[in-house]
Amino acid sequence: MNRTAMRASQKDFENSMNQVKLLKKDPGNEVKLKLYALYKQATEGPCNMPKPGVFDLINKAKWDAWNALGSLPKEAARQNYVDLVSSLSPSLESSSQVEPGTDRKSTGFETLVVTSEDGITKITFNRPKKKNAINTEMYHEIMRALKAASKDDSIITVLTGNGDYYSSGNDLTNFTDIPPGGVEEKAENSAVLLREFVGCFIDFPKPLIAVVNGPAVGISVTLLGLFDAVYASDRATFHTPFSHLGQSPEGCSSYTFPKIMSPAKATEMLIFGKKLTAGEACAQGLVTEVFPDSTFQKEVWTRLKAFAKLPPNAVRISKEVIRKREREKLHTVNAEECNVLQGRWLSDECTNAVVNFLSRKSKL
Ligand SMILES: CCCCC/C=C/C(=O)SCCNC(=O)CCNC(=O)[C@H](O)C(C)(C)COP(=O)(O)OP(=O)(O)OC[C@H]1O[C@@H](n2cnc3c(N)ncnc32)[C@H](O)[C@@H]1OP(=O)(O)O
Repeated sequence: MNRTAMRASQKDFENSMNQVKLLKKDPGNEVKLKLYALYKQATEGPCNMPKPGVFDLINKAKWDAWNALGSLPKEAARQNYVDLVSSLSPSLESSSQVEPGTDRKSTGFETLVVTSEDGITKITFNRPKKKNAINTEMYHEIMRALKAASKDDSIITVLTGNGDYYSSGNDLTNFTDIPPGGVEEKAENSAVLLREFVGCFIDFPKPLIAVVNGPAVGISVTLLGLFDAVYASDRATFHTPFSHLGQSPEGCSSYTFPKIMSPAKATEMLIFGKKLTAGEACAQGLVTEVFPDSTFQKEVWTRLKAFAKLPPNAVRISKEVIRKREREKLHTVNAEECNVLQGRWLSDECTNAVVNFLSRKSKL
């Protein structure tokens, strides 16, 4: 049916808004800006906001897109929004047809490589050109890979990174992907995603091992407090610059880090952003053992293969006994941290830090 010949009803418009939320494949910034502009035009009419300052890159791009629609009538904007979403539907259909957890052997993942052999499921972050920064797709894929690993016949599950980094943490361009409901909706969606993501680590039923091949930043560090063992190359560093980014700790680190390393050492990392070497992280209990980079892979994998020969039921039951007492507390901490972060993401301190990184004015 030729949709452009029709007038989109309010119901069509609302359906399209819901479809956008279900898109798993990122349609790209240009399309997202167009969607934003059409949504604003359809609901509020021509651009009525003061023009943002030149350094307010994200809001300026949004303002430009909305303003470019001039005096397009609300009904036409609504129709154009519905047509644009419908043109994106092939990616919607194909992504929703993917059966979660059916494809663990290196296929079905855009941002990970997942393999399973010798009793070990290995999940490798695979965005080496971006230092394995975790974008929205990767959050979803890691959750999918963990859920599949929890049910497969492996004994242990390993997370590691491809390239020179373990992971540079949250992909800061995630913050530019603003839904029609604006920054508040973005912050809320991100808090929901983060809570679900960290929840997968809290509930993971088998021993979870990190093989930290290089520097780790932000959430890739905080999550380590939920792992059962952490092996690190002597090239690895551990950095949680939350205050510098106008943010606050996540991954249950506000609870696990003070317990693991003492409250004062946790303060140095989580509040003051002190970067630890692998040796320092090991001395403070965050890392289990450090290996010279030249022999790291060989030594660690020899050890892990031996672990994976242990009787599966005993291993799984022991993990449950250890985690059981803490699980409820960890979920409470996770919920609180996400709640606090939701507010932080709306702060000027956070916005300025992200804009400075994206406009190449700052790096860690
Ligand atoms: C929704 C849940 C939210 C959960 C909350 C999580 C919070 C966190 O994880 S906070 C930590 C966030 N991470 C950062 O702030 C790191 C930012 N990155 C850097 O400071 C640097 O890139 C670096 C120190 C990690 C590496 O520097 P360098 O060796 O000089 O390499 P490049 O900067 O040239 O990086 C290559 C390439 O990768 C892009 N990139 C690296 N990290 C990120 C990142 N975290 N987010 C987005 N993009 C990242 C970098 O921009 C370069 O891209 P191109 O210029 O396009 O090549």
